[in-house]
Amino acid sequence: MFVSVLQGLSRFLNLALFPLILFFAAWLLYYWHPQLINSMFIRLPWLATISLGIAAIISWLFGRSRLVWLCILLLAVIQPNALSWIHIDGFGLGLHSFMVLMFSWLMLSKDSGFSPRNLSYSILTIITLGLISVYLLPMVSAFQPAQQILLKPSTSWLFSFWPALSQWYTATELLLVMLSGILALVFVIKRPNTSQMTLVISWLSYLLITAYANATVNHLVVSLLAIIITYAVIRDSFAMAFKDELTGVPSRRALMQKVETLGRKYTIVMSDIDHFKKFNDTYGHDVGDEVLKLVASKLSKVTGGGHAFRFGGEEFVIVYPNKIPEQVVPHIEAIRTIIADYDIALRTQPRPAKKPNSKPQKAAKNKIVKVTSSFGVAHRTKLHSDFQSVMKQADIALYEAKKSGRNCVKVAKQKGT
Ligand SMILES: Nc1nc2c(ncn2[C@@H]2O[C@H](COP(=O)(O)OP(=O)(O)OP(=O)(O)O)[C@@H](O)[C@H]2O)c(=O)[nH]1
Repeated sequence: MFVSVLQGLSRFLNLALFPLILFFAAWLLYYWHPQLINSMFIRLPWLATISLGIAAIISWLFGRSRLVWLCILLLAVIQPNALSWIHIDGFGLGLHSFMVLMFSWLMLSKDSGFSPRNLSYSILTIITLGLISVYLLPMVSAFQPAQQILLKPSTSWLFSFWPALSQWYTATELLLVMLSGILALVFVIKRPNTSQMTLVISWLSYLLITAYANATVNHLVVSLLAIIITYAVIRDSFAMAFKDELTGVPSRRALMQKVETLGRKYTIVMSDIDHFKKFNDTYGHDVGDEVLKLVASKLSKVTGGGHAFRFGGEEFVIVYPNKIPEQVVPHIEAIRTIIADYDIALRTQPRPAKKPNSKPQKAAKNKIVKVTSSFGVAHRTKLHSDFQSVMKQADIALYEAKKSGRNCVKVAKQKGT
């Protein structure tokens, strides 16, 4: 549990690195040259709106409906007098709560697209959140027992710890902000992806700009958020195109791109998990998937300058630019041993026997199993000068490894240099 929280947070920080650098650079610029930023937004008053429009179109083209809604929300924040609306008593409570509820809904939901059905569902949700913010929450805030039992106990400690908060939030708003903060944290840990990172950063920025900012900072932050939204969409799409969805290692498409960069000297290693069909049949496809992920993660840490790719199924390819097989084999032997020695703890039950009369298999709960892999190595020569024929040689060597009893490394017998 603790480890997965740390992993989620570190992945989030990794994803948030570009936005954080961008914000830091903008803050430095604003700190040293506020007049530069001010005059930029005076001369180009539509800059933030145009950036948001571009971000919304890109998000829409790539099917990121949550980010399109986010752009629309941010568009509301940069409207003239938006900040003062948010602080108007009564109506202000409704608007602020609505924004916080909208951010929470976006963090909770998935990119469902804009089919007529999903669009109607989203509009209905937005109207419901609006009604809750404008009618229900003010009623709850005014209701004495709710104040005594819920609002005061949950927020008074924070108001006394940080008195300035009372200038920005009512008790109801603060409770909503706290709840959506917990939600943001949970989703950062559970779903650390770029869209989620963008939503959380936008939510934090919204809280900051509504508390502190003036119109210029407001426009600056929203323009930066538009850049971050565009970055998130492009980064996600790049990952989808070039990373294997199951294992997270670069995909076959990425391999083909890598091939373009290879010079005249390189070595290819083909790797295949041994008896994987039997493994799947015994423990089920889901457990097979977990094992694939594990093998992929080991292969991606191969030493000696190799780059691992998932070629398809249970086959992986490792590319060694500027290396000959003699330089590569010790590293492949090392990774082969690491995979073969790894104890895989199974937490699932084995599949029920296919034949009705056959003996039920023993429960595999907490059972330790092992998998092995075979490897075929080949390099570019004058005779095998194009990638496909080097792959063919590596495949022949892999077949030799399988024939020799598996869990071993074989180098192709290639003529010429
Ligand atoms: N769980 C899982 N299994 C996969 C995936 N892709 C391919 N496989 C399985 O991998 C198995 C490959 O089996 P075979 O090619 O017959 O080879 P093998 O059983 O590994 O035997 P050898 O290669 O001869 O050692 C098949 O059962 C496929 O269903 C995947 O993404 N997930």
